[in-house]
Amino acid sequence: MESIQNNMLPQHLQMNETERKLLAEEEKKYGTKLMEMPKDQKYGMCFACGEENPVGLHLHFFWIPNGVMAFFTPKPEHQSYNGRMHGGLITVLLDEIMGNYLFKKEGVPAYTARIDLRFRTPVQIGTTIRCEGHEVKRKGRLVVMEGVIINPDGTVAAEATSTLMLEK
Ligand SMILES: CCCCCCCCCCCCCC(=O)SCCNC(=O)CCNC(=O)[C@H](O)C(C)(C)COP(=O)(O)OP(=O)(O)OC[C@H]1O[C@@H](n2cnc3c(N)ncnc32)[C@H](O)[C@@H]1OP(=O)(O)O
Repeated sequence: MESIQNNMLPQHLQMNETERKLLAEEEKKYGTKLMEMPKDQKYGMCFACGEENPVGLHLHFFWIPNGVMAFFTPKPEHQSYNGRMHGGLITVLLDEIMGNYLFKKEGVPAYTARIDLRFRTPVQIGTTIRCEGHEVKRKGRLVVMEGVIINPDGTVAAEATSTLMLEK
């Protein structure tokens, strides 16, 4: 399912070869094909996932049991200190993975009201990182989510807890 969709996309929107290989490994681990979350035309300019945003990150999200997963390979334009991914963009990845999951699950926008984030180890430019998000608890329209970014060597690059408000 994913590979057909991926191949149909223009090159700049496609997942790269490493990301596809890692996705296949995750599918093997879960013992099933992982479904990609459909894009939403209404939000085509979203910086993190929108296909129409020329400077966007063009993320692809996949449902995993009780959560969501995405891969990202930072390019030279995503760095802060030489060779190191910018922390603000790491925050974007975590914010997006948690918010997008809720948006898709609930069918209404989820606005980040708070995000607490810990940068644990650097993300190197050109490496492929795995981002995951899971729901922790909810009270009314307020939902607490957790997100994590894992480096290729298995170390945690960053982790976050966020509180999101679902639209009425
Ligand atoms: C593949 C998919 C494609 C589609 C992709 C689409 C894009 C998806 C992208 C998604 C990813 C990107 C996502 C983004 O980046 S969203 C963009 C960044 N975030 C925002 O812009 C949000 C800005 N803030 C607001 O709009 C409002 O403050 C919100 C809506 C959050 C609440 O305003 P509202 O007017 O409704 O409520 P209130 O302020 O009167 O508060 C009411 C009560 O709620 C409780 N409460 C409130 N906050 C917190 C808190 N932090 N912790 C604990 N409790 C909290 C508290 O009890 C409070 O009462 P009090 O104690 O104050 O009396």
